[in-house]
Amino acid sequence: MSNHHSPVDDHQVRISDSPEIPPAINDNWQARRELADALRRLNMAMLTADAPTGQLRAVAAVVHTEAARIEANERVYGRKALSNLYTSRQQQNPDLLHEMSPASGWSNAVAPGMHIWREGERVHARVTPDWSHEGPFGHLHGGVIALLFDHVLSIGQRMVGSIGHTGTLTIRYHRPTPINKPLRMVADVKRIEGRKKFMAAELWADNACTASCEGIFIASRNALPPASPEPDKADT
Ligand SMILES: CCCCCCCC/C=C\CCCCCCCC(=O)SCCNC(=O)CCNC(=O)[C@H](O)C(C)(C)COP(=O)(O)OP(=O)(O)OC[C@H]1O[C@@H](n2cnc3c(N)ncnc32)[C@H](O)[C@@H]1OP(=O)(O)O
Repeated sequence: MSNHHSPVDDHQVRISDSPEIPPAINDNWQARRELADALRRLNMAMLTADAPTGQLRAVAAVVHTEAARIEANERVYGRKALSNLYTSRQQQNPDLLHEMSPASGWSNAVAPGMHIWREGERVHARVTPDWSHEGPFGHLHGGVIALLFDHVLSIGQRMVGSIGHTGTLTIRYHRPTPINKPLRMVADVKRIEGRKKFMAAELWADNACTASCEGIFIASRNALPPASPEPDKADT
């Protein structure tokens, strides 16, 4: 991330206080979520259907044509550039990380669409990985589990300051994690030493903890104060 010393991005990362995914900030971002859902459906269809070759090629051609329509618009690469564009137009920024993250982004088709919220001194998350995240037969890929942990812990840092880089993640995989059912995560801050935040999280399926994680996150030298649990309108 070329802009990782900018405090702007940190300010825009808020932790929801609701277990429900908030509505999109406007119709354009609602439409992005709808397109991401459609793309996930297409991917799932391809992965799970015994489709004939000709049909697969025909759909690929249609998708390329439709992608070209969207590509013809002005291009804006990355959250920072998009944030700057909206600011220059005096438009409201959505929570770009929550919309675009590869781990949780509601508007990013490669993300499993996680929701993270705060309750007291912990963050919780809910996510339902599917066949597109399969590792061992019928179970969740361990690298996807690492992604989910990294993201939940990263966001959890906002309870006690700014988001720092992941320094070290240590994961213990206790038992295979199922796919196609809602998973729950919970994370908290264990202690802070200087710029280091020691975080921990668990991943739960039904009544079993399938994996647990400890993470050390290193705050920037010009770190920000803790986030308010209430969205701070002045930050948008
Ligand atoms: C800088 C802040 C920017 C934050 C991010 C931008 C915010 C944007 C907002 C929202 C976006 C959120 C998006 C979600 C992000 C998901 C998380 C990721 O994917 S992050 C990508 C994966 N991680 C990396 O690529 C790190 C690569 N490594 C580095 O950049 C450096 O090595 C870094 C920053 C980790 C440490 O560099 P040093 O120069 O700041 O650290 P030194 O001064 O050497 O050490 C400070 C203390 O930390 C310990 N330390 C250093 N590295 C450590 C490590 N890897 N593990 C554990 N401890 C470490 C040291 O021992 C030292 O401890 P002692 O003060 O002596 O007690």
